[in-house]
Amino acid sequence: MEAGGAGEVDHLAGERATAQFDVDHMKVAWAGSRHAVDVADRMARLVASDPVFRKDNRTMLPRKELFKDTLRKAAHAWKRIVELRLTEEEANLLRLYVDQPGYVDLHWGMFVPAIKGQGTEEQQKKWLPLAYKFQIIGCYAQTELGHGSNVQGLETTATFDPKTDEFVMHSPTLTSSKWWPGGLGKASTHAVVYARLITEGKDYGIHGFIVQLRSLEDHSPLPGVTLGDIGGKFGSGAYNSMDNGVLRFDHVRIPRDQMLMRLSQVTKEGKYVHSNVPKQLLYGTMVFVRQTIVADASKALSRATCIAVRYSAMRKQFGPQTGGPETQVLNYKTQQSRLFPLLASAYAFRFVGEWLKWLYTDVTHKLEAKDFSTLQEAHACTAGLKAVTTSATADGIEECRKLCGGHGYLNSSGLPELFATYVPACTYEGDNVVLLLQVARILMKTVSQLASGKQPVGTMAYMGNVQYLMQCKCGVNTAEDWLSPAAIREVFEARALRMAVNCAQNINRAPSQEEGLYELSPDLLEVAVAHIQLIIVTKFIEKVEQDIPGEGVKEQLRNLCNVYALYLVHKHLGDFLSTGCMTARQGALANQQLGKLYAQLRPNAVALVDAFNYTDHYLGSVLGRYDGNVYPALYDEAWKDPLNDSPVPDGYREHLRPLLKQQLKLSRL
Ligand SMILES: CCCCCCCCCC/C=C\CCCCCCC/C=C/C(=O)SCCNC(=O)CCNC(=O)[C@H](O)C(C)(C)COP(=O)(O)OP(=O)(O)OC[C@H]1O[C@@H](n2cnc3c(N)ncnc32)[C@H](O)[C@@H]1OP(=O)(O)O
Ligand SMILES: Cc1cc2nc3c(=O)[nH]c(=O)nc-3n(C[C@H](O)[C@H](O)[C@H](O)COP(=O)(O)OP(=O)(O)OC[C@H]3O[C@@H](n4cnc5c(N)ncnc54)[C@H](O)[C@@H]3O)c2cc1C
Repeated sequence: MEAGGAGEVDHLAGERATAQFDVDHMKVAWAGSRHAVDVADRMARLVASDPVFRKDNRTMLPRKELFKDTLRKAAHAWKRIVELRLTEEEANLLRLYVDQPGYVDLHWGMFVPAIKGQGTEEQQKKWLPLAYKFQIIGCYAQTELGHGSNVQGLETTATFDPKTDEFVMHSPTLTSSKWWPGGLGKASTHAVVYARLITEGKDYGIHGFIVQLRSLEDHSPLPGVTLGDIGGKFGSGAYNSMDNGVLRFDHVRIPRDQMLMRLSQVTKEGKYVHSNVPKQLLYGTMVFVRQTIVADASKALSRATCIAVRYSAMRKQFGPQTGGPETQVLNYKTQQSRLFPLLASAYAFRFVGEWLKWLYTDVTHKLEAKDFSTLQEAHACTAGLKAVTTSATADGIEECRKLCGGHGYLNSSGLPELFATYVPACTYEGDNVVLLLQVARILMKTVSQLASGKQPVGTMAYMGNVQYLMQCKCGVNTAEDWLSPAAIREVFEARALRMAVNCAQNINRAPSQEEGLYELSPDLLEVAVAHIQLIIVTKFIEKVEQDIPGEGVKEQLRNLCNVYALYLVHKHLGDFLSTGCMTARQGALANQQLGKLYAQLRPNAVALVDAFNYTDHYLGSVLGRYDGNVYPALYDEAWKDPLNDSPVPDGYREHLRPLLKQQLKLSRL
């Protein structure tokens, strides 16, 4: 927990004293409201003070014990939620701070939303109360051994039998085995299963079905259902707490009314009826989860940067040639140029995540009113932001590990496990490359419609300004000119549009559109990234333009926003130069300004990570401790490893002793 208790020494107090802003108000800006800070604080402390939620030994547990520990924590969390009558907001935060992937994530995060989004009112009335009370546990079974990205390529079949008014669920091939769904392997009693609907001899493509998998009496798999866990995953602890599973059906029958029938129906005679709605609504659960994943990216990256900033402030190496105290590694310009852009990215992702949540809610209301006009915008923003933020976060966590030197490689730093748990976010809910190609296709379509005078809307509205953006010249003359939000916005818009137009022209030169899209797909990825980075920069600028209370808070956020934008300019300078958006000199000025911003950020760095308001329990890192008292903690932690249970290790008698004795005999010869 935070320092302040009797006898505690704050080794980072000097760092905290140099902050030029009101940390308490920054906590509000980060969390979204005073209420959000208070609820998060209460839930974090509730978890941290409960011994059942202990996690410091997690990376040392064998898989079976780790899984049992996950079951215990989930059951205990539910008990606390019921006993304390927690609200949905509080319960959600409790899950976050328990910080152990498990079946509940999929139950609440995908099974329930799939029924809400794709079930009829009647189906919701039947299934949701059971799920809400945990009388059933559900998962989301879409991916198969042979196909994940290509949802239309799934092979599981659901064949309607009008004689019995049932669907027959079947896995016709090995590759049709469901493979990966979280919570499926050992915990779930039910699943929303995605399968090809076949009726009257015709294949109508992928639809969702609620299928019971296990007995509600003794949890054994039902007849015709084969179930298991798919095996150990990357890293220690980490995502191994989750029972990602395999599932096969051998002609398993389910009642007709277990097909999710909000979007399309099958009558008892076997007639297929499609409601007058876009078929992509079938993908609605994925869109919902992608939006939550963007919000989670800022949490993961802020955790990693909190650890790396605090540790870098206490760690000292080398010193001035003239003697005197050693230098805090955070004072090295190289450390700052690697770490501060990540800190700025954590803030950028937090604010774009907040905006995306608003967009998602807005689109959902429109869909309820049968207005489907913003569906494409929701898809492009959730897919693109999910891809860009998760890739940057995974890379950022790994960079934070390196920023902590050797100690960052220890499990007790928390960083290896954080990375191993986080990195699959680049793959699940849509492989990032596949998602970026979706965004790029939408951008190409938008470019092709510009000539007809169709005005793009939403986050693509800037493309309508094509005449100006294709020929504008960046007006920056001095390093300070780069502090203008208008200048930053314009170069990001010009870069994104010019890259999109260039790519569209190259595609048009190909023998066919399909061939063009295929050949130029590496360029398309970069087009999508440029567009999504523009969105993140724009939303950060808009945030900073709002009324933000608290001494110095707005100034710090403006600094972070500039760091984020100019770091991207520096990193992607090739894009900006090759599209003629700026000159090489202007690029050099951007880098010069970036250096000045790092210097301004330096005295505020520790306070900026304090504003995340994370408990030591949630951080789970001896390096990221609030009090900065790292060395005794590292030393104590080492002795907890089971390898140190005895001074002479197991295996000495069988493998070390004979070897040593043999060497002794040989040396005597
Ligand atoms: C009270 C107590 C509370 C207790 C508290 C607990 C609370 C817990 C809450 C927890 C919350 C969250 C936790 C979440 C945990 C997350 C764990 C993650 C686990 C992982 C799960 C998964 O991975 S599930 C599987 C995901 N799979 C994928 O993502 C597959 C990716 N592939 C696709 O999406 C599609 O195949 C693809 C889009 C690539 C292609 O589809 P296809 O049908 O072939 O379509 P196209 O031909 O490409 O396009 C046709 C047109 O459709 C448009 N389009 C495509 N997708 C969408 C879409 N999603 N929406 C809208 N439109 C779409 C596309 O643009 C084309 O349009 P056009 O106009 O015709 O060109
Ligand atoms: C930890 C974890 C949890 C998961 N949980 C669930 C779950 O609960 N439920 C569920 O249903 N699924 C789940 N999944 C599965 C996940 O959704 C898929 O793994 C994901 O969608 C990627 O699909 P894939 O594995 O088929 O990858 P592939 O598509 O086979 O990707 C392999 C490579 O091919 C490339 N590639 C593929 N298509 C294209 C293309 N068109 N153009 C260019 N490159 C391409 C990719 O970029 C990648 O480099 C989970 C996966 C993981 C890792």
